[in-house]
Amino acid sequence: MRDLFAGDATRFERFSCAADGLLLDYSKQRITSSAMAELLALADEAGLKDGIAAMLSGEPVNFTENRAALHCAARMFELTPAAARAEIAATRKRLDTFVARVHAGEFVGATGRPIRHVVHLGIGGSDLGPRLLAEAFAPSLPTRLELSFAANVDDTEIRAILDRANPAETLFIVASKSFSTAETLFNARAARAWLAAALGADADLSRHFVAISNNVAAAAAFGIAEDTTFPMPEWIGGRFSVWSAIGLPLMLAFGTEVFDDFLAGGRSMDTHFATAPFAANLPVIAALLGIWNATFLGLDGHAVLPYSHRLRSLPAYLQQLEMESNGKSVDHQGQPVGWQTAPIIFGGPGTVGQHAYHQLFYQGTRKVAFDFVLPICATPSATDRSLFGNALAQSAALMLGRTLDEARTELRARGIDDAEVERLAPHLVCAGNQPSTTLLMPSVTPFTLGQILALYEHKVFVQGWIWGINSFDQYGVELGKNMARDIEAGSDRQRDSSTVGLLAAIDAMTRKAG
Ligand SMILES: O=P(O)(O)OC[C@H]1O[C@](O)(CO)[C@@H](O)[C@@H]1O
Repeated sequence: MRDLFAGDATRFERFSCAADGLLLDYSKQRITSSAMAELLALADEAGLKDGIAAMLSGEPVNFTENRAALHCAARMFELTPAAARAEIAATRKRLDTFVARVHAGEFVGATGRPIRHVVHLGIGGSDLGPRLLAEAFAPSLPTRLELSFAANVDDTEIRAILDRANPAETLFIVASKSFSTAETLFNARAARAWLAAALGADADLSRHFVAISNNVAAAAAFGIAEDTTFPMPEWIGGRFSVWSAIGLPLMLAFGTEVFDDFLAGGRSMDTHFATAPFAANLPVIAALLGIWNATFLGLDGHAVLPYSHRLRSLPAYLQQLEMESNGKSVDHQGQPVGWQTAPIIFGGPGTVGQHAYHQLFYQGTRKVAFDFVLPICATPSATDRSLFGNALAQSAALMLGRTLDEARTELRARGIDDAEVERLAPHLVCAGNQPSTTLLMPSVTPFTLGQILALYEHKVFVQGWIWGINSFDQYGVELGKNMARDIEAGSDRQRDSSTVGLLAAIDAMTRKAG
């Protein structure tokens, strides 16, 4: 890349793309004009235009489960079927009424106290989106009530929330598309027991529960009232569901108008995705670069590095979105695809990671690609400037590296003698040539969050389409879930000697401790 930059003063202009206030700089990717042209040809050859039309029109692009993937309808994108949008609008109307009643103090707990604390219980796609957005919005938007999240089956998480909550004023949202996820139901039961202990078994505990689910019957069986059960359509996947009723905690905490801004951001990315030519289409370019890195260059990892504490949960959100969607290896016919698909996604707030795992990026033996995500506010503070500086320095240093000669020069400048320079210089060499994309977004707002989450969703769809896999099922996850159920139930189905040995050891340790 040093050579590519040295030989082309216009590389940034040629390999960056702006749309809707966002800027995607991919000049630090290991691509040339001809590689980009080939990738765009690949998108055409794979029939991507038809793929996009199929997804938007509600065709069963989730071909194993024979379902549509209409998350764009949840943000009211006009090219999606009117019936799907009407279904979303009907639920939204009920949500708006419910939120207004909570805010007005009309919807009250069992003892007549207003709701001041909302605890969202969900996991995976029923947790990561609202959690990310709540963290992103909280520093700049007024909150109407306290909002907490519990996902883990380890009750340390929910205990810490319950210990500081007032039962009479707490509302639990049980968010589960299937309403059968063990972790979420465990936490919901823990919440119910806590409420019963505090308010009395005779108290109307249904005044403290709301359900968001596709399995309305299971929510009713749990004891959640019909008027506080909000449906989630089957055609919206869990990891694509933040736009649906799953956004209720955000509406309660920040207001429905804030959620509308978020939806508007997603919708504006939908319009861009559906109409911009592929060569100037941010999700398509991001997807093609990901394919280039994972499939053609064979890179194993993809680090998501937000330079904003408010976006600290973006890597976790994208981990589920990308790895659960495109962590697949067979095509429509069930045949092995024969190429690498999704890389391992990881990351964290950029400036924190710099002092932890970036060392491997500079001098390790494995190769990784990066997304630097950088919100730019109109009047940056000194800290904001430091964040920009760090992000740009990291992407440049990873790309340029440090040659042996440069290492020698640096050491000599420190007054080190020649023998010591020769001994140390190889240890300072950084290979460079590490590919990155930098995404600039104007500030962290509900609208810009909507844009970037929709951008990544479309990227995932494009990649899945070109790789020829189903981005919308998750059968792999089921295997582990079933095995956990068997182990908990004491069944010895498929028991290997390691599991048998560990179970015996756990048994002995618990008996000893008991
Ligand atoms: O919303 P549910 O049905 O509780 O599922 C939670 C998560 O579990 C998964 O099914 C994987 O275990 C995800 O796809 C989903 O987002």
